[in-house]
Amino acid sequence: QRNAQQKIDRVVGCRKISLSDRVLLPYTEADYSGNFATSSITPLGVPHQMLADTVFQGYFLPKGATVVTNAYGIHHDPKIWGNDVNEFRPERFLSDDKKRVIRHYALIPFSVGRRSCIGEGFARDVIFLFLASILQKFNIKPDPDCPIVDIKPMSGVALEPKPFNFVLNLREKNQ
Ligand code: HEM
Repeated sequence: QRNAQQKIDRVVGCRKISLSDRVLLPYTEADYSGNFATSSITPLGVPHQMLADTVFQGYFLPKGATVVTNAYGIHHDPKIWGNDVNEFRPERFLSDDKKRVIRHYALIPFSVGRRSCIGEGFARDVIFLFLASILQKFNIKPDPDCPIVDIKPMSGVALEPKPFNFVLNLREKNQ
């Protein structure tokens, strides 16, 4: 939160945030990339059907078989992400100099290939504007009356957290 806010203060100041700021605000994008990975809001892809017999990485997939991407499994695989896979660590998605966002090959919240999510660009734009605008104006803190948030998701087609409270404080300049 702090890193993203410092960058927003420097690059945007008080004016309204626009999509052209995205490339200049890598921490904000890295934050929601980290969220995509740890939360895996769409844990499974849409079922697809094999058009032909195929051998993929040693597995035989017969024509007509239904295949479903397990994005949750990929996003929580320690062989890909290391042993701290369940930790929210947005720096994974930043270059060493912290100036660029890295699109990690295994971060696939919108799936990949010809039938990947058609709304990806729109969704990324909206999430960026929403998150950056909130961080610009507010500090986000846990609710002091109920500070422990159970982040284990409720299962469903899309994963969502159990209801929780948080506090938004209007930011004073540079705080
Ligand atoms: C955070 C937001 C979103 C996530 C994580 C998401 C994720 C996904 C995933 C995983 C798929 C399955 C891709 C596959 O079958 O391999 C999908 C498909 C699709 N999504 Fe999204 N989506 C999001 C937002 C949107 C929005 C905003 C729209 C429309 C404006 C949209 C429209 C579609 C459509 C039409 C498909 C089917 C594409 C096809 O079968 O060719 N999605 N999405």
